[in-house]
Amino acid sequence: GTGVVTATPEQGDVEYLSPVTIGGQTINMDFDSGSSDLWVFNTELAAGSQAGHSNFNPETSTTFQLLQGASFEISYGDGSGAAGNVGTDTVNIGGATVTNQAVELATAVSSSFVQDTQSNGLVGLAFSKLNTIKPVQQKTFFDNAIATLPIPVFTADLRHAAVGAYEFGNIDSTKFNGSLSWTDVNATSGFWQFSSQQFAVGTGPTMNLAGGQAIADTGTTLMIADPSIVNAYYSQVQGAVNNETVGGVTFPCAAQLPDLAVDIGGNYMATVRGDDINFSPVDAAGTTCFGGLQAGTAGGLQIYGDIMFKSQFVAFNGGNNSIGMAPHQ
Ligand SMILES: O=C(CN1CCCCC1)Nc1ccc2c(c1)OCO2
Repeated sequence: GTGVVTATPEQGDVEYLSPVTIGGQTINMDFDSGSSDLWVFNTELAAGSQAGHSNFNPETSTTFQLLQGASFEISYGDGSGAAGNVGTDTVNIGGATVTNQAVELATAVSSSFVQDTQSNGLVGLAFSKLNTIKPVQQKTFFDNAIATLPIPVFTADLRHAAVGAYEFGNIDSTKFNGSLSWTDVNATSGFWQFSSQQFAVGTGPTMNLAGGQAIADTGTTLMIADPSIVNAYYSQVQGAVNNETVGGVTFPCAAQLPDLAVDIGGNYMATVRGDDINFSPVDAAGTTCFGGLQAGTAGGLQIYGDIMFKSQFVAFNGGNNSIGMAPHQ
C-alpha cells in the first residue's frame, strides 16, 4: 500500500518532522534524503540525552528483535553524529509498512540532536550503500518498502512555515504545477545526485558551472552551492556581506532578493524563490538576515536542501533512479 505523513517545519524551517510508528510507538522524526540510517532516540540512551524527547522503548515493543552484534556510527556534514546498537521492528510510515526494518538505537548522540527536542531521530532515504550498520549493512525503509509500493517512488512536498507531506508509493499531481520534469540520478556515491551546470540570478543571463554536480537533500536546511553561484547571486543584493563572525553571507532583512534558477540534469531549471533565500534574522532587532544560499567548496558537491524544496515538489524514483521536479501548486 501507499503511505502519507505530514511534514511539519520546526520554527524557522530548520528541519521538518514526520510521525513514524515503530513497534506501535509513534515518534516524530527527520526524513533525510542525504543519508541512509534510520536511528531513533530510545530508553537505552543516557537520561540526560533522553530528556525532552520521545524515546522508543524496545522492551515494550512486542515485535522488536535485537540484531546480535550489530552496531552503527554515523556523522553528518554539519559535524553532528550518533552511534549505537541495532534491532529490527515493524515500521509504519503513514500506512506504508515494513516488517523487518533495521531500527538503530542510539546510545550516543551529539549535542545538537539532544538540544533539538522536537526531533527524535532520522529516517535515511538515500541509497542503502551509505548505511553505516556493521558487520552487515542494512537497507533503508524505502529500499525495503519499494517492492510493495504501487510505484517505486517517494515524494517530498515541503513548505515554508506550513505543513507539507512525504508520500510513499504515490505521486499526488494536485501538489504541483504542470508536469514533473524527470532527470536521471547518479547513485554511485549513494546520494540522489544529478548534474547541475547552469544557473541564473533573477532575470539575468544563464551562467555556466562546468562539471557542476548536486544532491537533493531534505535533511539539510540550506542550499550549499558553488562559490561562483553564491558570489553571482549576492552581487545582486545590496548590503550583502560575507560575515565571518556569523559564519556566512548576511544582508539587510529588508533587501529585495532575486530568484535563483538552477539546472537540474540539463532537463529543467528549478526556480528557487528569492523570499525563501531570506532565511532568518541573526540579530534581535531583525535588521540583519542570514542567507539561505551559502557557499560550499569550489568544485565540490552542491547540496540542494530545504531552501530548494520549499519551491519545488520533488519525486524520488528508486525504480529507475531518477528525480522528478515541478513548482509547488
Ligand atoms: O549535516 C547535514 C544534514 N544533517 C542531516 C541529519 C541531521 C543533521 C544535519 N548537512 C550538511 C551537509 C554538508 C555540509 C553541512 C551540512 O555544513 C557544511 O557542509
